[in-house]
Amino acid sequence: KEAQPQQKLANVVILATGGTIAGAGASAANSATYQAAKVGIEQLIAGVPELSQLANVRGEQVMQIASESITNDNLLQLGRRVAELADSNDVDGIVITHGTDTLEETAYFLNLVEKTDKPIIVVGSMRPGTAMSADGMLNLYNAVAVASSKDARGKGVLVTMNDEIQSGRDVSKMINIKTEAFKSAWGPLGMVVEGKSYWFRLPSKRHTMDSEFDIKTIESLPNVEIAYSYGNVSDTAYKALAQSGAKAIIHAGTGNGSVSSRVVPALQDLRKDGVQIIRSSHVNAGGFVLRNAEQPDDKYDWVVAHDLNPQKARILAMVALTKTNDSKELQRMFWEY
Ligand SMILES: NC(=O)CC[C@H](N)C(=O)O
Repeated sequence: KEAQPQQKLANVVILATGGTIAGAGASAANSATYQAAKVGIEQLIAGVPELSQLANVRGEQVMQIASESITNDNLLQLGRRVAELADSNDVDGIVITHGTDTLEETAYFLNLVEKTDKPIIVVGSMRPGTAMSADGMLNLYNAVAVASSKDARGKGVLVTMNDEIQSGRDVSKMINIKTEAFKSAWGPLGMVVEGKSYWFRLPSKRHTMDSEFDIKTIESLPNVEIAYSYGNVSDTAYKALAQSGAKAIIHAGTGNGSVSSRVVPALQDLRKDGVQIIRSSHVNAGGFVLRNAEQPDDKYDWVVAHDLNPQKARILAMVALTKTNDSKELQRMFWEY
């Protein structure tokens, strides 16, 4: 009998940053009470021996933190390492293990600034590896499966959680106690089952190769802050954020990104002082903010974030402001990305 030709395995690098996927609890019953960012990348890889059937996997510990503590400098550091690896001929795909709290921000940031069509997959877990029914093992296995597949190329930065393949642009953490935590208002791009990807749709917003932003030309990120809105809101937070040097303020608005009459005058003044005002919505299942709906954006020279939630709007605003401070250009970018 003739020997079957051995199929060459893809080379996948796992960049570890911490989070619950690297978490550890006191007992197997601790699914919610544990410490994040405890387990090193070599131990994570050793915990899923099946990875070696999918790819030649190697790991790097880029940082070891809970993702709520990620800074802009951390984002730049990670982004630069991803770009170096993506440029390397012996790397076919990159996986980033990450805490889930700001996973959607990092995924969107990389989606905007990495000039590569190689798969970049961001993955986390909702339960630490020490817990019963821990989800990190399968999420990581799925991430490596997608990162090593040719059909994941050119689809932008992806997130594999709960068997779904999500667009890093669209996906958001919607609940903090279920393994089914990550959702997109526009649906997942595909499913990954037993190491095989099944695709259903493609992202239509600009990303990676088609993006005008490039991590290699970004030296630092400007200060962009978010102010949350609710009934009886005051303008104190908006003014304080501007005072402390914010170049843009993301209005995490109610409903359609509406702005309280108690806040409108302050935002008009801040815009006159040069601060960019970007209206988004904090509704849970996905906002949809349109220009001149609720507020006269043309008249006030404000920008709308459209379907980007406040934390994703902050990411795009920071990246966009490295190129322009023109509100019309910013608005174009908010439609295109
Ligand atoms: N499920 C998680 O990853 C949350 C743990 C931690 N807060 C983090 O984001 O890193």
